[in-house]
Amino acid sequence: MSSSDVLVLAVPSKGRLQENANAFFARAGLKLAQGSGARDYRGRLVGVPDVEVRYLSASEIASQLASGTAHLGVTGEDLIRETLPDARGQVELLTPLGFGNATVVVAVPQAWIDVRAMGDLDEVAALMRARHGRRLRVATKYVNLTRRFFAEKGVADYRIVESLGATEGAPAAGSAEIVVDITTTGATLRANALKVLDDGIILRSEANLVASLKAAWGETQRGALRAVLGRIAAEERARTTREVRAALPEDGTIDLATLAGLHEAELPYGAPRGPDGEIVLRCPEAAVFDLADALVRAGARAVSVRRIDYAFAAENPLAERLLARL
Ligand SMILES: Nc1ncnc2c1ncn2[C@@H]1O[C@H](COP(=O)(O)OP(=O)(O)OP(=O)(O)O)[C@@H](O)[C@H]1O
Ligand SMILES: O=P(O)(O)OC[C@H]1O[C@H](OP(=O)(O)OP(=O)(O)O)[C@H](O)[C@@H]1O
Repeated sequence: MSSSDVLVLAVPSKGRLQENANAFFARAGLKLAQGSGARDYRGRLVGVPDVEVRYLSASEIASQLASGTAHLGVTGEDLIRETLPDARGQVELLTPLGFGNATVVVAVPQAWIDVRAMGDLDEVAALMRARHGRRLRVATKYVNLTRRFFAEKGVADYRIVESLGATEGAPAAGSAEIVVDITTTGATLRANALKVLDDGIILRSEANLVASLKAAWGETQRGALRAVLGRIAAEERARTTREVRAALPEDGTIDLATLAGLHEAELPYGAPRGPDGEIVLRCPEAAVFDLADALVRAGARAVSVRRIDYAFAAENPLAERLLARL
């Protein structure tokens, strides 16, 4: 098979997203099989044909989705927004993954007591010019996110100092006055005596499953996409819902459709045919007790609730959403 005829799935090879990404695929029944060499950065998905797994850094994944070298990938939304000038037109964020949470923020020295909001930065910038004859310097690796955000906030008189690491140290080192960086616990900002501006939150980011709109989507890749996203959707549907089984009353008078509608429930296998059959519903986790109570009140003789591993369905909403855009 020529490698141009496969779906390329890019997964983080290192760093903080790697372990969680592997766990996410494993939950969806997608087992990654890495090539045999320790330095082999390609692999496959066990039991799912036409997929090539590529192990890359989170930032490389964003670039490959942008160029269309990769079809699907797991990476941080911050890297997508930073790397892709037109994220909407280039990729589809299929689903947030619940890990890799971090916030991109504008932070200034805590010693700047009167500086609390983005609007205060203009004044600081004017002072900088008057006193030191130069512009306010912002250290960051998020050059594009910073430019866009500062423009939205009407802050224009600044200069970006591109930083490749230890960004929060820039003010103390004297290479910039303020920073734009990612924070999770806030510990690094505190350790560097920096504070986040009140309206200085640029983006709340988490890892996402992302699809490239620029990649070559032939029939083979579309088939592989349906297989991969079908499993992911089945796991997500199962994780966020519960299966509720009830023994119908002898007289069979429960108005199931109304009851299901009231409790966000579905009847995945349809209504039972006989009067005293077993009925299977599925509802969001939070609706379980109300639904069970309602079934009992309506005469159900027994109700049981269980977690399920996978809930496959004829429709494949993740895949359909993407295919509609290709
Ligand atoms: N506390 C955090 N600090 C930095 N990144 C975080 C944090 N929490 C989650 N992330 C996510 O992890 C991504 C960075 O992951 P990682 O360091 O593995 O990638 P990378 O930028 O590709 O690595 P490299 O800088 O070596 O190329 C961030 O862009 C963000 O989406
Ligand atoms: O708010 P906190 O929980 O303190 O986390 C934020 C810090 O973590 C990351 O750096 P890391 O030390 O991982 O190194 P990196 O720059 O290589 O990502 C990030 O760049 C911040 O500096």
